[in-house]
Amino acid sequence: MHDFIHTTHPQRVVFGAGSLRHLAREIDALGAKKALVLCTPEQRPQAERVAASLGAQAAGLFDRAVMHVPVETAREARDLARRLGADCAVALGGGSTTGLGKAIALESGLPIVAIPTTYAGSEMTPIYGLTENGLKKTGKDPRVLPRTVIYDPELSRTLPVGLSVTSGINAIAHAAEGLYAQDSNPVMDLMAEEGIAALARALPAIRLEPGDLAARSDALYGAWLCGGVLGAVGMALHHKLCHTLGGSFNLPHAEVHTVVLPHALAFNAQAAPRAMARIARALGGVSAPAAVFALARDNGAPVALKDIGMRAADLDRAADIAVANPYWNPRPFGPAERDAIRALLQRAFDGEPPG
Ligand SMILES: NC(=O)c1ccc[n+]([C@@H]2O[C@H](COP(=O)([O-])OP(=O)(O)OC[C@H]3O[C@@H](n4cnc5c(N)ncnc54)[C@H](O)[C@@H]3O)[C@@H](O)[C@H]2O)c1
Ligand SMILES: O=C(O)CCC(=O)CC(=O)O
Repeated sequence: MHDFIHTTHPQRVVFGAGSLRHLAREIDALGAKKALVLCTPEQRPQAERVAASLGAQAAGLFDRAVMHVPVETAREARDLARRLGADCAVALGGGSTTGLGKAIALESGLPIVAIPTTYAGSEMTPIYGLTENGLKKTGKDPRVLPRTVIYDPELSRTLPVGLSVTSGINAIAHAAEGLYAQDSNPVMDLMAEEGIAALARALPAIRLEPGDLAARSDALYGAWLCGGVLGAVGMALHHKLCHTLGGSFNLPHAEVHTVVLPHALAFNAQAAPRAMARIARALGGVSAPAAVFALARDNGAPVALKDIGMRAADLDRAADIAVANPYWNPRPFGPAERDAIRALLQRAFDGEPPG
């Protein structure tokens, strides 16, 4: 029997190879005249081309987006937008750049056009993250939801294979936790399963041929679906562990998701058998945790926290932080489960298959 509440976010999505050419039209459709283009330093050449294509519609370029959005960077970008008279922001890049756009929108209300070039999914969510004095806080606000999202798979062809695989598994993590979320609903479940299946098809093909446009399109389609799930329902143990490891120990975002997901799923397997069956089906495997582990390992992604910058000496503190303010999870993980979480982290640290 169905019993749910679902809020649909007001957002326009333009999807397709070459759809970047619609950017000027989409800025017009927002009623905006001058866009501040945002990017990371690495993506400046790509962002310059986008700004050039906008001509007089471009107010300027800010190229200092970095992971986890330091408040100082957000302030600088917001000040620049004001000085240039920008009335919208174009965020070209992954979750870090979208996150910077969100930080600008949070205080200024400036509409964002997001052009995602990774599979992180931030463009589909009203979730923002900001880092101040080394502490990352996250929140939800409808103002930060990008008003328009342009998904152009051509732009993700340059995403290195390693980051393509880990970012794809970051997306799968949103859908996997969505399938056992307490506030999920049948439509989110369909999106989640389809999103996981699309990414599971696409990632091995991208590893073989990074420029494969059909595979890039499939991966971005999966990322869109998985991002939609992240934006609509609550996340659980896996995201809590990744926020702890990323926020307090500065581990790289997509990689940490990739390493932790099989272990978080194993921890939850008995408490969420239907979700596990759907995840396994989408991945074409028998067991959800083992299938995620194999997807990572077989496509050259890291499977051990020790290989992505975690120190053994920090595992105890990570377990303490993770259980101190637990998220809802199908299997509770408060202070009473601290030893089980510590054991999970040890397996993830060593790169063992999920227990
Ligand atoms: N708020 C949310 O809903 C949400 C969701 C997911 C992630 N995030 C946040 O996003 C951040 C991580 O985002 P990410 O994993 O996308 O990484 P990222 O945005 O930091 O990008 C990683 C690197 O890849 C480069 N890159 C991106 N696309 C490229 C392309 N097509 N070609 C070549 N290089 C490219 C970037 O310039 C950067 O150097 C974290 O801070 C995370 O917390 C937020
Ligand atoms: O760090 C944020 O902005 C929130 C990230 C989030 O909830 C999704 C993720 O961890 O991939």
